Amino acid sequence: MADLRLPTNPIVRPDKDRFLNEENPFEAMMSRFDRAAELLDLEPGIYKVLRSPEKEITVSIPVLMDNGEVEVFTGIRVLHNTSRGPAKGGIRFDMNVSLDEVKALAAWMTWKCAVVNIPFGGAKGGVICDPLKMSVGELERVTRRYTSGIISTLGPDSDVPAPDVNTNERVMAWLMDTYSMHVGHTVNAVTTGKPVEMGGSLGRREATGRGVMFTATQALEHLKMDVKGATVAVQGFGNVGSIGAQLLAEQGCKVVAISDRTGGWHNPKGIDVADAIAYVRKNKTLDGYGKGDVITNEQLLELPVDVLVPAALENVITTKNAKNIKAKIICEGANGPTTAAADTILDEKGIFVVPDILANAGGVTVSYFEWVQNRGGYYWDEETVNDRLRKIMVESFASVLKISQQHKVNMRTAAYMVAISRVATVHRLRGIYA
Ligand SMILES: NC(=O)C1=CN([C@@H]2O[C@H](COP(=O)(O)OP(=O)(O)OC[C@H]3O[C@@H](n4cnc5c(N)ncnc54)[C@H](OP(=O)(O)O)[C@@H]3O)[C@@H](O)[C@H]2O)C=CC1
Ligand SMILES: O=C(O)CCC(=O)C(=O)O
Repeated sequence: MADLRLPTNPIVRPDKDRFLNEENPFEAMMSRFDRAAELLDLEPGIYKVLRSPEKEITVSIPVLMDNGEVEVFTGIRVLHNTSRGPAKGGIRFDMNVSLDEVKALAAWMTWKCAVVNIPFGGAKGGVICDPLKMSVGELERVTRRYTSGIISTLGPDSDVPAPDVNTNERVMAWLMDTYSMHVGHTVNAVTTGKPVEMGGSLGRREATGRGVMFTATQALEHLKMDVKGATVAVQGFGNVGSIGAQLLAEQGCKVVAISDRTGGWHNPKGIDVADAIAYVRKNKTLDGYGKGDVITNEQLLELPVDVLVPAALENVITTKNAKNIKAKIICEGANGPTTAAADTILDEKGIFVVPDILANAGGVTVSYFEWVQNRGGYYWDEETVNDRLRKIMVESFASVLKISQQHKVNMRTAAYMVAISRVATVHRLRGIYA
């Protein structure tokens, strides 16, 4: 086949000093992107296309609160790249949501979908709010008004949201209902991570944690470490962390530490994860759990374990604590838990990192299965979903590992190389920069 690439010119990087702000997630994403782009000898035209999000939407969300006052929230949706298919990515409700964060998360979605080779582009959304302080009615009104605000981008062929931090199946049901009311008929493929009763896929709720389990066990096997008895510490005990911990325990790993926003618990003899999940279901948080020693989230990250799973928020492993990390493997359940500057320290320490865009791609993979089932109107059993997920995660781990060995780079750079080259190939074929 003819080489469709333009002649290469040196890539111009206007912002070489972007490490100045280590914790800016967009900068963190871009510096990994730059390194992989350089190794791939990416042509400048495509480099410029891929570093700029396609669309950024910011909307005001006026909402009547339960106390009778009107509050105005800010909502954001960013579409990073749609060359490979509809934009895909979750929506988070959090006080720390910012445009730079959503831009980074949207780009990570582009790379994530490409790493596991599913036909989606990348997007992300967020509303700046504190859902823990809001009633169910207030959350529903925020969700519906946010959906109306970004309605022009939404659609099964254009932009398909999903749950992320502090959003869940119920939020996706409201979003789907609001969109369907706007277009005049039921469109369940407009979002994924819905309740199973209204077109959600079996296995989606567990999919991200299941993907973490598959990639962590692949990493253990690659390093010739026993899965049975491998010690695991998990930061974050929400959807990804609690299910990831439970599935790793089912494989025979010993989960010795867990945490949430209220702090953590350490028990060298092993924590009964099912019991901790039941506690959180009843009490909302791990506060007062009591089956082990109290530790802070910071201490949890520095425990001498075989596998560390950060599964809460960004920027928890930085230049400040990377040198103290003792885990042999870090399997990134969260998006962006490690800053770009910390990567170098982890490399020097010989820690094997399964990067976020690979480790947590199980969720979007089963979201893809959900979208396929919605559009086909034919639903799969849970075993089929989980088998197909396992195949994709194991194959994706192997293809990233192969590039990492061929190019003598770490798994993160290799994952970006796999992803960027897949997205770039489509741009070349489509001739977008012609
Ligand atoms: N859900 C999904 O399918 C996917 C999620 N991800 C990523 O995984 C991460 C977790 O998402 P998810 O599990 O869905 O979110 P959830 O909202 O279900 O859970 C988040 C967890 O993180 C904890 N947490 C929040 N803030 C802190 C903090 N400052 N220190 C320690 N723990 C904290 C929360 O504690 P508390 O309960 O006390 O608030 C909660 O246990 C995010 O980075 C998300 O983007 C990635 C791919 C897919
Ligand atoms: O399931 C999806 O569509 C996206 C989930 C998500 O937001 C993520 O992988 O970070």
